[in-house]
Amino acid sequence: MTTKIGITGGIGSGKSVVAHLLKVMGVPVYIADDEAKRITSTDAEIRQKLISLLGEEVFAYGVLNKPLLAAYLFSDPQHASIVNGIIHPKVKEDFINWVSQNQHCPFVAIESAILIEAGFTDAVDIVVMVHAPLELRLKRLLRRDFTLSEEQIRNRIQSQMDDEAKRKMADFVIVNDDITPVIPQLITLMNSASF
Ligand SMILES: CC(C)(COP(=O)(O)OP(=O)(O)OC[C@H]1O[C@@H](n2cnc3c(N)ncnc32)[C@H](O)[C@@H]1O)[C@@H](O)C(=O)NCCC(=O)NCCS
Ligand SMILES: Nc1ncnc2c1ncn2[C@@H]1O[C@H](COP(=O)(O)OP(=O)(O)OP(=O)(O)O)[C@@H](O)[C@H]1O
Repeated sequence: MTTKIGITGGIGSGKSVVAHLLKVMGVPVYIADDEAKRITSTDAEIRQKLISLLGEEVFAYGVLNKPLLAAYLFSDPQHASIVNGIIHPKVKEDFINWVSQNQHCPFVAIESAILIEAGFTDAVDIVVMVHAPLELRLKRLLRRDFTLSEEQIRNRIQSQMDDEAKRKMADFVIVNDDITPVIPQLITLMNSASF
């Protein structure tokens, strides 16, 4: 049986790094952000619902107007939940289908900043939270995303569930604080998660 690992954590916590390491260890990983973007730009129902919510300009010349969607989404946690309610049911459907194509693998994983908020916990066997201190996340993001200001990053952090609430829902926490080695934690995870 395939064990489905859900990797979550706030923006800048290091989910992508953990997802990358799992891939190197041979685990197929579904990157929800990439797939959500693909589905958002191709699914007619999502397109229609976003247009009803934000107007025609949300798809300027057929292409998603990212600054407009981001300005709405990250200005209020309620807005994030409205947009996620439009996009993520389809992503979940797509993920379930992807899992069925990877049944032969002992482990599969999904990486999503909003795994819990978007209702994916019942689609995975184990929820893994990647944790990093807030100030370190800010420092990493200011270094990674030259286009984002500190205020924009803080707005994004606020649009996501906070770490203490996430921790309560998590079965396993990976500490990615630039001090604790990550690979041994992943090995412990995989040893404890195989059913
Ligand atoms: C909102 C958009 C246009 C912003 O684009 P932009 O290039 O400025 O940022 P980018 O895509 O690099 O996102 C950076 C980070 O923001 C956070 N984030 C993105 N979308 C969301 C969301 N819907 N809810 C909460 N946080 C989000 C994530 O931590 C993400 O890694 C873009 O992220 C998007 O199309 N989001 C919809 C897809 C989605 O829901 N992805 C995140 C969930 S897995
Ligand atoms: N252990 C680490 N050591 C050094 N740099 C790290 C470490 N973990 C993450 N980083 C760096 O911090 C930045 C943020 O990490 P990453 O992109 O994995 O975060 P994320 O949780 O996936 O964020 P997002 O929600 O935006 O996708 C990246 O530039 C990454 O290379």
